[in-house]
Amino acid sequence: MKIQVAIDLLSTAEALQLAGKVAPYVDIIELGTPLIKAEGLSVITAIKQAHPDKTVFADMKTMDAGELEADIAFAAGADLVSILGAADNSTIAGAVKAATERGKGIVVDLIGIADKPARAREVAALGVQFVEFHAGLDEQAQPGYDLDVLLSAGTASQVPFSVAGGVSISTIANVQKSGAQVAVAGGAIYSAADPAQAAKELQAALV
Ligand SMILES: O=C([C@H](O)CO)[C@H](O)[C@H](O)COP(=O)(O)O
Repeated sequence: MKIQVAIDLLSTAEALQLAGKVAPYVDIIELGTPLIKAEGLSVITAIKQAHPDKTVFADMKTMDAGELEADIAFAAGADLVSILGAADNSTIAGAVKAATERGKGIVVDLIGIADKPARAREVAALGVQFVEFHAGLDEQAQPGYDLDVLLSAGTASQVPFSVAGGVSISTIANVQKSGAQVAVAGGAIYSAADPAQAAKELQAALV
């Protein structure tokens, strides 16, 4: 299983600093949606230039104009771009077209989708690289939130998937057991007193 660090900070300088600390322990560096909104596409270019050996994920969460939005993120240096599962299939297909032309990949984010396994199977058929079973920060803050529900849904989908929703050192073993290809960790790394140590411990917890 790969580890993806989600950088939900708000400046390119902070993102570069964090990425520099944790890069040895992660496979994928994600530029979070708030970061891209705050800094623009230039943050993607800055991170890719600093870490050309890493897969750079632009969390665009695109809902429309899939081909155009994916293409501008790829042109900026992204290797993977997220499109929302709630988007029309034509939006996802357009983004897949842009990815295919550039030899890159699309990830569909299932945030807010009620029947995630069913939608995962539909979008997998459109040629996306993998599907993200995602509970966002606001959903995680609600009483009763349970990561295991997300993991069970991912396993049931029977398609390649990642998991994002408060993954931490105490849950990463269960994420791996669920069959996920990628564990996404944001707050567990960027909010840690020692982000490099936190990322190292997540990596060490993999079997
Ligand atoms: O995608 C995310 C969220 O929508 C804000 O951009 C997070 O990066 C994702 O949820 C992972 O972060 P944690 O839940 O803090 O691990």
